[in-house]
Amino acid sequence: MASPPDTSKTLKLERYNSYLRRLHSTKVINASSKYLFRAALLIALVVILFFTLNYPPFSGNNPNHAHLHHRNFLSASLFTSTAGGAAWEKQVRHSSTPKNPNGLSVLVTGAAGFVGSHCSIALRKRGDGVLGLDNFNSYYDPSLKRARQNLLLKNQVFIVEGDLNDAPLLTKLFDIVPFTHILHLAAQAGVRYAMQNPQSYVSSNIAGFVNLLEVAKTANPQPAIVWASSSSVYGLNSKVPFSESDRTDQPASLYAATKKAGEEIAHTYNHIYGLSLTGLRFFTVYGPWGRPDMAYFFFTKDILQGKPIDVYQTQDKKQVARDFTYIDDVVKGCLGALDTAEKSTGSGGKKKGPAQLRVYNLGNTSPVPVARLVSILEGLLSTKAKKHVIKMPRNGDVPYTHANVTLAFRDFGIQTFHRFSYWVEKIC
Ligand SMILES: O=C(O)[C@H]1O[C@H](OP(=O)(O)OP(=O)(O)OC[C@H]2O[C@@H](n3ccc(=O)[nH]c3=O)[C@H](O)[C@@H]2O)[C@H](O)[C@@H](O)[C@@H]1O
Repeated sequence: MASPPDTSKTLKLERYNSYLRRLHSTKVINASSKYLFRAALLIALVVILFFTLNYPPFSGNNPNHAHLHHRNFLSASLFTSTAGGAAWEKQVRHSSTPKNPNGLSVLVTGAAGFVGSHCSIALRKRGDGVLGLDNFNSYYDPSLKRARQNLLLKNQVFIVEGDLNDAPLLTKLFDIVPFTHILHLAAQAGVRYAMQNPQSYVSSNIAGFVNLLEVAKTANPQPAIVWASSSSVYGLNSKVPFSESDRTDQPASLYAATKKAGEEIAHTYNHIYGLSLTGLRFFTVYGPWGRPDMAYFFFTKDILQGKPIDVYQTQDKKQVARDFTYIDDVVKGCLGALDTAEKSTGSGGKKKGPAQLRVYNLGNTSPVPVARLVSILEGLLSTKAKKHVIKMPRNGDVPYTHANVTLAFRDFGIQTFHRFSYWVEKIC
């Protein structure tokens, strides 16, 4: 994805920017994939720092603070035209039409989100038609979503502003466009926030998903659907690495429970209506244009501002770890799932035969302790963190995640994922 606007607000940023410029000027970026990756990660850091320094205070524990400081630096009128009008329909059609004659026509829900924006651009770049849908809610600062929307517009992806629960809107979109696929990424994310606002998880992750499936089942042709589940469905599973066949009946958070419910709901719609459904269990995705409610993002901001950070330990004082997964690898997985999805078999709300039903892990397969993440950030920022090491509160977190990705590699033809340690060794 393209770099965001001006990032030169501090000495540290200038250092990274000048490093990037040096890399560009000496054409090191093109020299090898090693340096390409390194540059991408530096850009990632610069983007994180840009938003860290330029966005309103955000507490990982209080995501709702974001909307108190809501600041739309881009006028909404730049992006929206009246839903249902001729100009609007033209934009919807244009955006959804593949440039490649064999391309897909994909409705991407959550297109202004972190994973949604990356996938939309990747699909459009290879010639697929992409229409975005996003409700621009204020779980975190919507101006970040507007900035991603701006980037998508530059890549000829139009985002319809609307909610998953708006059945007439979804029906209208399917009346206008015979989508071949839905990439369903819209969701209420965040594990810990579920204790503060449980209903938002039910509304987006359950009611919204069912609404989308109801519309998809009656569409003619029925689209194939790829959607975002989560590593959190493994909950208190202690068998590592986590495999798709492991038990997922012990969710530790309401968030996880709604994603698990989504997997069961997918089974039902596949069984009754012949919808082709593929669930992808994402493992703590990180990278440029990432979510400010995630630990790597608000740790960075707090370290730079000299504020203390909570570093969790397990109840028996062991390290908490996550299988942090780089965004490009998740995009690879999403596109692989779309490309290998078989057609739905039903039509007009009636099943005509058995349809594909799949679930895959998309994780890095090398868990990193949170304490290690913090020391990496300290190195990159040349600033010592004020670490407050505490026992993980009982608020939905799990002690560790670790993906077995054999199935995704086999079925999507993936050779390798970026190793977290790789970029650490190269940059630090
Ligand atoms: O992969 C997933 O299933 C989930 O990954 C993330 O959830 P999480 O892994 O909890 O990511 P972060 O909130 O960024 O936390 C990363 C690590 O930092 C730890 N942490 C978090 C917050 C904090 O103050 N201190 C702290 O040590 C967490 O326990 C966790 O081990 C996303 O937020 C979820 O939406 C997603 O579904």
